[in-house]
Amino acid sequence: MADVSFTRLCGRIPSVVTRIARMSWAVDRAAVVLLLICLVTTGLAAAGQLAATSRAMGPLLGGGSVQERLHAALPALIVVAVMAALVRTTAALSAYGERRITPKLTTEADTTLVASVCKVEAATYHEDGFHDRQEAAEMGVLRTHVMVGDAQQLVSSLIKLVTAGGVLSLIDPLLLPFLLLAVLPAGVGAVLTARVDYEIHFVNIADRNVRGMMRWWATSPKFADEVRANSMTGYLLHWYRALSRRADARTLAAAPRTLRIALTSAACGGVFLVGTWVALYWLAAAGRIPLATAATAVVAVQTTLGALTQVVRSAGYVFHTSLYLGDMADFFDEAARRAPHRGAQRARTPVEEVRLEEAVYRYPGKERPAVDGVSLTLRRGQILALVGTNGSGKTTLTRLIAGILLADKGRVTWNGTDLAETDAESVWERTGLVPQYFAQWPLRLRENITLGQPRTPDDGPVWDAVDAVGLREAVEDLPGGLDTLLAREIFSGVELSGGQWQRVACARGLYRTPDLLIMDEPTSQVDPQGEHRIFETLKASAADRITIVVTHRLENTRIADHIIVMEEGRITEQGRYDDLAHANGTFERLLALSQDR
Ligand SMILES: Nc1ncnc2c1ncn2[C@@H]1O[C@H](COP(=O)(O)OP(=O)(O)OP(=O)(O)O)[C@@H](O)[C@H]1O
Repeated sequence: MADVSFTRLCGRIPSVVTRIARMSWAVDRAAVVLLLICLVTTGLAAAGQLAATSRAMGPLLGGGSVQERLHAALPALIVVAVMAALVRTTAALSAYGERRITPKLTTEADTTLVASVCKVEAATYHEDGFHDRQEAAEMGVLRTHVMVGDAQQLVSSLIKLVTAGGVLSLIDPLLLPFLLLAVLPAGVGAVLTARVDYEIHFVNIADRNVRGMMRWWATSPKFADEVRANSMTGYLLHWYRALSRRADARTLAAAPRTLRIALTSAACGGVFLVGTWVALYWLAAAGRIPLATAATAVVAVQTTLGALTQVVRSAGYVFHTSLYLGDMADFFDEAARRAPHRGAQRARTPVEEVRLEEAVYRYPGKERPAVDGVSLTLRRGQILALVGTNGSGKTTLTRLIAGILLADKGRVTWNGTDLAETDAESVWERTGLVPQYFAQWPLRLRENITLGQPRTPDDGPVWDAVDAVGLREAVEDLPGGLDTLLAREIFSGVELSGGQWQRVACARGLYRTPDLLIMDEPTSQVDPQGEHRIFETLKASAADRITIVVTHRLENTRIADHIIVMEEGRITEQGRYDDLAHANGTFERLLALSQDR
């Protein structure tokens, strides 16, 4: 949470305005120049308006008939009208400039956020608080919608303030401090209220995060059947409401504080404002200033007051924004620190050998390592099957082998080079991973297979991947073939069955023709025919790569050259199917259980 002490708050406004200006300059220089011209013009026009008002007051309040007085004041009144028109025009142009900058700025911030999250080391996701900090940064992105407008309002009202305040000081130096005192309490009030809002926002982040996830799971069509048929709706709504109410309770608890701040600042401001009007009355009544000057002072007081109020309000908004921008900047810094910095050397291809030497990995917050001292050598052309009970560390081991996670102790090497010192992208260029929980991208079928690979000139390799998983017939039945949009929620999109989706995920892995292919429960939803086809493909293409299959269907491990049985993060048995099936160990026991129906 950002430091929100009062002096720091006031001190950070100039730096935030400068930062917003710098960010705006980076996305649209022409619009920033337009805004600057508008700001200067607004200041000059406001000064001209007041000077002309002052010149008009003399004849208007002087002697002669109404026509004579109006006639004498006419040139000055025309200047007042022209200046007012200029102020309005610059306001319109400023709004145009701001509308040009804001969408680009928001897109820039939003894209940076997505890129930052996508690029961090995967281990960062498993750390406590990372998602909450990401959520706080999201708020910074949202604030980019308003920050240019707020900063521009602040600077423009400051310019108006200086102009009108200057005129007022010329009339009587006493009036300006009075006015400042009238508005200052509102400024303090705005900053204190922003601080309360930010504190509430901060304590509600975790609940909002959970609520957002709950909302997605509860309303996504993907889980609609499960929610309904398991009568979860009532409970989900109850939980969703409870989370919302908890957040509301914190907001409501702070309401009396904000009310106290608002009332106190309004009362203090009111006292000083009355003082200003009394001072002006006294100056005119005592004959210290002529009536025409007093009339100009009334206009100047109104203008200054308007500008001051705007300054205070905009400063409050800018300050509020600065808190969220601070969180966003902190998150970007953290993400940059947590991006892979593994070393510049690239993975040497083709990958002939992957070796693990006493590799250990423990997830943050866990007492026991998920992988605990595993040593293993895999060679090109080999198929390795990983089996074991749930939670025994199979998926984590594949993450270490693919360099998604780096070992806490020990080493994982590709062709003798430690993955901890190898450029991560060069490793993943040669990897294909079909995870247990695969993504169902709301894209065309073709992109669902080719995503992550450069485009090929024709669809030949895509059809090869489709054939490899036995999906051709189903694809030909789709209304647009490979062009079919796989998202029922989107116009003209269609939905695949669970098994078809899993075949698409397998096709995606095979299409990459990787040096290392990892398939984690690749056929758990696929029918026996499809499963047979996929395992035949794995066997046929095994010579060109290292293949790893994680499976609970032990019959599938017959295709493996080597089987590893894992228990509590360690390898407890290894060998070929025929050896392990009669070794009187865990494999034989699990095999017997799978056949005992
Ligand atoms: N993201 C994570 N954060 C913390 N702990 C995790 C995480 N992922 C896995 N674990 C823990 O690590 C251990 C090994 O999990 P892993 O997913 O590697 O097992 P697995 O053998 O693949 O299990 P399954 O057969 O159920 O897929 C488990 O105790 C699990 O709770």
